[in-house]
Amino acid sequence: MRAFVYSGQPARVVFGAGSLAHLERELDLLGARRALLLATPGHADPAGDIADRLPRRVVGVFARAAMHVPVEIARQAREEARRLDADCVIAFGGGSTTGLGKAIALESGLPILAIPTTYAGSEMTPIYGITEDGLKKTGSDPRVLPRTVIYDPALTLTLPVGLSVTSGINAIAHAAEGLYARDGNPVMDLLAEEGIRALAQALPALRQRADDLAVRGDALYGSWLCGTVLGNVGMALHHKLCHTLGGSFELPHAQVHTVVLPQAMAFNAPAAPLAMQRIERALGTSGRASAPAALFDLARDNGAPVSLKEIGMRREDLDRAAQIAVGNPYWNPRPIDAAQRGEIRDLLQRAFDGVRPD
Ligand SMILES: NC(=O)C1=CN([C@@H]2O[C@H](COP(=O)(O)OP(=O)(O)OC[C@H]3O[C@@H](n4cnc5c(N)ncnc54)[C@H](O)[C@@H]3O)[C@@H](O)[C@H]2O)C=CC1
Ligand SMILES: O=C(O)/C=C\C(=O)CC(=O)O
Repeated sequence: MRAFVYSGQPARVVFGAGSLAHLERELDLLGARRALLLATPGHADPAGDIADRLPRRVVGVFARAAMHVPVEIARQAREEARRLDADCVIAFGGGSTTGLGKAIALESGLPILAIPTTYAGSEMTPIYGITEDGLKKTGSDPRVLPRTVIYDPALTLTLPVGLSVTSGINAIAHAAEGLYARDGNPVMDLLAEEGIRALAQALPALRQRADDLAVRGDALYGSWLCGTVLGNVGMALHHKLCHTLGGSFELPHAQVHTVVLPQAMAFNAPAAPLAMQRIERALGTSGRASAPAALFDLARDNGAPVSLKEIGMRREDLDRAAQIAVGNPYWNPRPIDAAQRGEIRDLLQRAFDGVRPD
């Protein structure tokens, strides 16, 4: 057994179909009397339904959350929390909504109760991001880690199948990079492998039966485990590339993860053979398909995009993307520096074209 450090992240998890019914109890346990409910504009109606059920506990709904937390939206939401004298924020939605809750908590210290409705995993991390002048700044702070998370698969029934698949692969990406993290540990390895297994089985089933609560539950369970890995260990080249492509070229978050993951895994495979074996085992393809190829197949066979050109990347931006990605790189099992710009450019070209790795 290798040496490691493990720090548990404190969060209370309430899991199960119908668990939204426990919202009032969970607010009580947090000592929260005046909650501000956050959502995206597209989710304003179900957010309003939740607020209507608890009129004395939910004092306002702010349904303006947006991808990557634009600083102006964060400012408006913080102001609304102050105006209403809120003592808690409820983040109802995907990573964009949880991210807005984190922007409020970072400044005010208000507790977050998260109700995730995608598989992005932000509810399990102390990582926050805020975007100003086109630049997303991220950081880590224990104040932004949600204190309670209600995972109710019934709330994910409306998540479109296409986004369900790409969001699920976004979650798998956290676990895949966690398996070769420099600060990894055996507990996170277990969660990562189980999270990948749960999602790899749920996504094809979900495509056939998107309204099956048991399948939705399996996917949400996998996303919880993968999000926990993201919150506990460092990410590497794959996440750096996705942050570059999402942040500087405005490509959609979950879809970028889906396209880049097989290519990033192929790049790192020679430096992380054990992680690749574990990914193959979790995907159930040991001896049949390599981890990078199996991840490509998981996307392609479930109708997800496999090329950057399909999701809006311009060929002429590939050079600049490679340059940004090798500047200030994250730690990676296969070291990256300016000398590897050509190889990263090649990786991006394969991602652009949607080439299946071996
Ligand atoms: N800080 C962290 O640890 C993490 C942050 N993120 C951030 O989260 C953002 C992406 O989050 P995502 O969840 O991928 O997307 P999102 O939160 O932007 O949601 C995507 C779309 O799906 C809709 N939606 C969400 N749940 C739905 C449901 N159940 N039914 C119908 N529609 C639904 C939303 O209204 C939105 O239009 C990015 O900004 C990313 O950087 C993502 C993962 C981890
Ligand atoms: O950019 C952030 O807000 C922080 C982390 C992530 O988005 C993780 C991811 O790339 O899915």
